[in-house]
Amino acid sequence: MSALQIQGLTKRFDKVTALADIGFEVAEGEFLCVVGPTNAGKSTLLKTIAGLIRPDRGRILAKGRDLADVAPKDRGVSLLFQNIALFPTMTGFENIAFPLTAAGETGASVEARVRQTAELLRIGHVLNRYPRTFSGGEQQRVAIGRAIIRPSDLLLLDEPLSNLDARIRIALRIEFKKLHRERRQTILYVTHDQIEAMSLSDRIVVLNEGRIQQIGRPQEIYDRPANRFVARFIGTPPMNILDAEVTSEGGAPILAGAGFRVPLRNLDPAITTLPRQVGLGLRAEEIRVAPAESRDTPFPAEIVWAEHLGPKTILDLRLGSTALKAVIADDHAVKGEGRAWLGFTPKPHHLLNRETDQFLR
Ligand SMILES: Nc1ncnc2c1ncn2[C@@H]1O[C@H](COP(=O)(O)OP(=O)(O)OP(=O)(O)O)[C@@H](O)[C@H]1O
Repeated sequence: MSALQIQGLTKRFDKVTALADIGFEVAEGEFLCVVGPTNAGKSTLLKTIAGLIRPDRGRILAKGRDLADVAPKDRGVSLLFQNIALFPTMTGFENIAFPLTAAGETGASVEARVRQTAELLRIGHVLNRYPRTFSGGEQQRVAIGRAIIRPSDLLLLDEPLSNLDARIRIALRIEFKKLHRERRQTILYVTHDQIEAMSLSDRIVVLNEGRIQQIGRPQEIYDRPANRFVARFIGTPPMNILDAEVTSEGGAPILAGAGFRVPLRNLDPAITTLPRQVGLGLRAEEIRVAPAESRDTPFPAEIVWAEHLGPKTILDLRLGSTALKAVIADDHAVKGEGRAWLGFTPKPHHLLNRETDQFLR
């Protein structure tokens, strides 16, 4: 049975539709990330599941039980917000223990569980100190400890790492992953950071303007985005989308655009359902780049800018009138100035219907 089922969830605030007919399931023990830009509806979704917002329509079932009339505290859900507030007059220990002591638990079992949780999050050294002496990362870890100490059926995390610096964020990301591996708790994790979502999740729900754009495993979403929004939102740099026309040359189908003409191999019969004007999706790493013209790299492009990032370089290129980004290794023969020659092989599932902005399925 699913740990959580969301069915037709809809919530409006005046003119804003924060959630529009949202439906998905979370399996027992799954780590599911909800990712999307600002105002996508992510926090509204979590608050609705936690029972802090009442939806206009739709159902939320936890292990098959409808939560409509269940009070927040009885939902078996822990929620950790992005703006954590520790109790300033309590020590680290007392903060972490709070959910247990508030429920009337005392004694050795509380002590043991706080120590175990602190060990897991590597915050044993702050247990006797007060929050004003904690670093940002320590505060966040104590808040996480407080959220997880009382085993709940479902852990809801709303951008738990967003106020931290990059180094701590990456460290805590790994802690989360380990925590999940150890406990196999069902986690619903909201973030606007697609890299965080890619690295943490079993599956990702991509949300935009209150609507689900795609649900899938991280690699699947990266390789086969459903639409233009997902292609541009997931992946750094975003997927290039070149305007092109499906036409033919000597009876064979080709794709032609500004500065390129490529044969359409592996012809998917579904291509016939496309309008003539399409978009061609190209991941930066799919573009072949060479210092000279060759059969594999027949199209000349101008190098506008090269961003050197250690082991790799991101090239800003201009092909015909189109701007695009390619990624090359730092020791590549192309050094990031002047001209480069490009080549690419279109993938049928990266052809975009420009009328609907959906990729060919
Ligand atoms: N209580 C409220 N009253 C009115 N509008 C609201 C309320 N809560 C949320 N909204 C609106 O609903 C939309 C979704 O907000 P939500 O906070 O769920 O987005 P989000 O994806 O979590 O964004 P962010 O990443 O910026 O936190 C936004 O347009 C927001 O302004």
